[in-house]
Amino acid sequence: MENVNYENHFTFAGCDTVALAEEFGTPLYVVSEEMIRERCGEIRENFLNKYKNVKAAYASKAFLTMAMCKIIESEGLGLDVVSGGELYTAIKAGFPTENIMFHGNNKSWEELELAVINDVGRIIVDNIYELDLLEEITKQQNKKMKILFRVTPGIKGETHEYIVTGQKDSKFGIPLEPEKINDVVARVMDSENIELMGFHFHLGSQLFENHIYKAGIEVIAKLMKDLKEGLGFITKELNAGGGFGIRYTSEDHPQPLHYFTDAIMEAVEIQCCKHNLDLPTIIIEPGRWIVGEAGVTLYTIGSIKEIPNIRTYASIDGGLPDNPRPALYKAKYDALVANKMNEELSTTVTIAGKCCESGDILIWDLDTPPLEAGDILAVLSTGAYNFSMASNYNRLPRPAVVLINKEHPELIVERESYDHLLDREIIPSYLKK
Ligand SMILES: Cc1ncc(COP(=O)(O)O)c(C=O)c1O
Ligand SMILES: N[C@@H](CCCC[NH3+])C(=O)O
Repeated sequence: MENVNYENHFTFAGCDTVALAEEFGTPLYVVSEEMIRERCGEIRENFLNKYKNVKAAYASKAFLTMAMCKIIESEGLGLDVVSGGELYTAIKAGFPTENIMFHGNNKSWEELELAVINDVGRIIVDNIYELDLLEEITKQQNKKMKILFRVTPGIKGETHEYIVTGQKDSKFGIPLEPEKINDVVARVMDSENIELMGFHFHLGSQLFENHIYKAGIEVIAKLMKDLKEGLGFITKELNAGGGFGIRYTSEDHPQPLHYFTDAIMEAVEIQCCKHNLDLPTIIIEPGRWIVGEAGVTLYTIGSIKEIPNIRTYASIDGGLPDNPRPALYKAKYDALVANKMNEELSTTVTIAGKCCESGDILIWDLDTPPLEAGDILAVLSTGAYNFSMASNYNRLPRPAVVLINKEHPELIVERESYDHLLDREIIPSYLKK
């Protein structure tokens, strides 16, 4: 079997995961640089080099560290950030700010100011409140910023209800009611400090269907036509968001990138031809698709509780704080017992986290070899939205992150210590006695 070495250990990106667990401790996020670069290569081959006038950015909310910024920069992709913290990380990593797109539905004055001062390439303006702030900041800073408006196309993707974003009833984006959108476009056309380049929509995350992207393009093309005819506004850029789904378990049937991008490009051509519009620059911004399958998390099995005729719980040394997705979205994961790859999957266990929460179950009914304390569990496809969504609930220190490049593991985020947990705390002097 592939990914198994002579010691019958699970290997990931060419490294023995049991040895990684020993060297770096558990829980441990392990990320393969080669797998990330392969996905970036696929974006170049099937999108950037295949079509004219296209761009791609990595949605950094999926997984962001300074090392990741360096990888994305060297792959020639832009970066989508969604907060001052993500922007700051990118700036500190030296990411070229002209290739950064700044998203978010409630950007603060400080966040926008940071973006303006650092000449971020595009601000994706979500609402009128933000536009007002940006007008003031750009005037104060004497800068001209390029923006896209995020609009809500009124299309609902088929995914968990917490990660759909394109439907009418969404907190994101400017509704596509003709008067509202006309007013706001007319307003920025007159602005000295803001240049509207076009529009952005994002339909949701972990999507497997391309027809909704086509439907989104259809809606935006109609908007482009109306704005051209009504206001003489020419849309130069159209950002179709991210959302391309990946494989977590055998229930997922992900599509190759070109399944989405070819559909998007075909729809753009058809719609622009139909409405007699020039082709805008098309931008995509996948996050999960680039990094999700490039990560695994290693845990050590501790207590095992067998409830006869009901179920067996095997508890790990992490759980909800390092992976909240099962609790939040009922997300399903697959896992392997890394030190027993040659053994038959003769038993079924439920993998429980160590949090004081009954809902802290990582995987229900996983087939495994007979388990014992000390076994190493490797949970697959944890590269996206695990490290980035981790918390310190129950005061569990967050795991370290190891990046593997050419079979060489390198620590890129240290494990949190108990002292880190106390870093920001102050005991008021009157309580110190
Ligand atoms: C605006 C925007 N762009 C891109 C993404 C990336 O999504 P995904 O990781 O599903 O590709 C998201 C998250 O869903 C988003 O909100
Ligand atoms: N955090 C979500 C994805 C959100 C995407 C951002 N809009 C997940 O883990 O699936």
